[in-house]
Amino acid sequence: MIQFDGVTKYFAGKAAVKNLSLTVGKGEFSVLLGTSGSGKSTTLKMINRLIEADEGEIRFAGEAIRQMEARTLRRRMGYAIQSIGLFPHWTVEKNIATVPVLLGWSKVRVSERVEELFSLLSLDRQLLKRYPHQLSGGQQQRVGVARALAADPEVLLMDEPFGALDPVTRGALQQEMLRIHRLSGRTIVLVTHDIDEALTLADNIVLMDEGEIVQQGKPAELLTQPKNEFVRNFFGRSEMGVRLLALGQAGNAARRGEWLEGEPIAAALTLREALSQFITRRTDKLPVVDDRQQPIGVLHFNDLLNLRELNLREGVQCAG
Ligand SMILES: Nc1ncnc2c1ncn2[C@@H]1O[C@H](COP(=O)(O)OP(=O)(O)OP(=O)(O)O)[C@@H](O)[C@H]1O
Repeated sequence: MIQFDGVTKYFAGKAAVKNLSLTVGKGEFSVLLGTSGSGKSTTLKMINRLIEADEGEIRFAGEAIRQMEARTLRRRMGYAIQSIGLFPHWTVEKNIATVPVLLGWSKVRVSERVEELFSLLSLDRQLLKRYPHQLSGGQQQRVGVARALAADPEVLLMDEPFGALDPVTRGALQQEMLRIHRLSGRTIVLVTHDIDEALTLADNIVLMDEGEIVQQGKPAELLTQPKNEFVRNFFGRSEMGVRLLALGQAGNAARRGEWLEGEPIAAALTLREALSQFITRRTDKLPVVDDRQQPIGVLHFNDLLNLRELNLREGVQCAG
């Protein structure tokens, strides 16, 4: 869907992005991760030509973006940023409708789409006529995401979209993004420096340092097969284990066909959260139920120690 081929960008003679080659597959949730100044935002902004590459080529759906009109290109891509960038003198409704109106959609179609996005992002209809300053930070972020999604863009570009939020709102919005991604199958490229956010959201993590890609792959690959010391240190040696656990779910790791009386845990709980339950309840076995409270099986503490290849989407395979 998006291809970088030997792309370099200089600022004042210094390369912010160096000879970068990268492919973002259609429908993939890719996360650009790295320390401050590693070139993540520059990479993202080159995709919609907010920043022009100096060398190399970027292609979108097979076509060189240099050959495309920047405005046309941007209308095919939603863009959401940390500072949100809502128009302060426009109502929420008008803000969300910006691109559909530019595209000449009919009034009925625009208002239907706004309704749809409100329900997708769990926003209260009362907010439609309000102005951005009359919303909480979390509501503003949701409206920012709704605006980026409004014209059903082929690609969604997000630059630290949840950066300024408290951990609870941030977690809720991350779950919304996963749901939207599952429902819409859109290609998403998100920039963050938050390791846990990247591990939660990404199909594909692109870890950058000093304008270059150090390693890219599935979250579990970066954790279990770090390419070098930088990757190992970046993910924090001491926290590697619990981060790996955060990729698995209790429902996938539970032993089927077993049952146990007692307060069950939900199948959707991550293994990291389950670990916490094992410790606070001082037990080594926990019954697991699905979202209809039906028994699934029993999660064994020992199985957490024997986890092999973990994968958030495909479930967890336990050894033994
Ligand atoms: N407009 C600009 N003019 C000059 N230098 C810039 C400009 N934009 C970025 N840079 C420099 O390019 C490098 C990469 O910046 P970039 O914003 O891409 O990094 P980042 O990984 O997104 O960082 P952060 O997480 O802090 O946003 C940095 O050294 C930065 O100072």
